Amino acid sequence: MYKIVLMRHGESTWNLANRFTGWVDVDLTEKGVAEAVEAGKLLKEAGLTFDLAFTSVLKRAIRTLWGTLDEMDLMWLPVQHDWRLNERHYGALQGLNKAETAAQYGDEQVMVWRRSYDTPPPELDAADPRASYDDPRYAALGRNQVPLTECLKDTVARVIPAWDDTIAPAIRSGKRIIISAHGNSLRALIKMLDGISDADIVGLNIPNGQPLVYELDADLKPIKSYYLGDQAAIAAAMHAVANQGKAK
Ligand SMILES: O=C(O)[C@H](O)COP(=O)(O)O
Repeated sequence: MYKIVLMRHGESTWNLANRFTGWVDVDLTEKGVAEAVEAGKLLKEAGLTFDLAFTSVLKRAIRTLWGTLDEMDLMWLPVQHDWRLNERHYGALQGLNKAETAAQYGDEQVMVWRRSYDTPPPELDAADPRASYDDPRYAALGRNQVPLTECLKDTVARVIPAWDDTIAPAIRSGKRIIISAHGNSLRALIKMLDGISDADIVGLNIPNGQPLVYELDADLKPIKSYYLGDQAAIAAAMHAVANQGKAK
C-alpha cells in the first residue's frame, strides 16, 4: 500500500479578494502561510513523512510547500516543479472578482465557467500582456502548449501526463510523495484517481491548505482518502469555495 498527500495551496491574496487567479502568480496571505505550517503539524501528528515533493511553477503552491516542509524539518527534500500542476488557466476571467462577475453574467454562467468539465471561460487575447508566452518559466513550451484559457478537460489533459511520466513512477519506486498544487489541477488528478464522472466532478471543491491523504493499492488505485484536521472546518471551507462564484 502506498500513501500520498495532495494539498491545495494556503489562502492566496486573490483567494482573499475573491478574484479568478488561474496562471497569475499571486502570493499567499499571512493566513495562507499559517495554513501551510498547520498542515506540516498535522502531517507530523499523523506520522507521515516524505522523500520527494511535486509542485507547480506558481509561488502560492511553492510557498505552501516550503511552509509545510519547514515545519516538518524537511526543507532539504528534492522538489520537482512542473508547470503541468499549475492551476487551470482562467482565460479572460483572470483578475476579475468572482461575485461581481456573477452579478454581471449570472450565477449559472459563472458556475459553467468555474465547474463545467468541457466549457472553457472566454479566451485571453493572444496579444494580451497577461498571456504567458514571454514568461521564462514557460520558455521550454511550444506556443500551442501555453493556454489562453482552459476547461477542466484541458487541465486533465496535462495533469495526467505529469502523473504518468513522473509522479506515478516515483510512487512505484517506493518514494513517499507530497503534491502541493491548486484547486483545479487537484480536481483533475482526483477525477482520474477516483474515476469521477464528468457530471459529478462539478460538485468537488478543494479547501485551501488541508492535507488530503490517499492510500493507494499496488496498481495505484485508491483504497481510501481522507483529509487530516478538523472535519467540520474542512466541510465548511469546501462549502465556502463552492459559493465563491455567487452574486452576493
Ligand atoms: O484560480 C482560481 O481562481 C482559484 O484558485 C480556483 O478557483 P475556482 O474555485 O473558482 O475554480
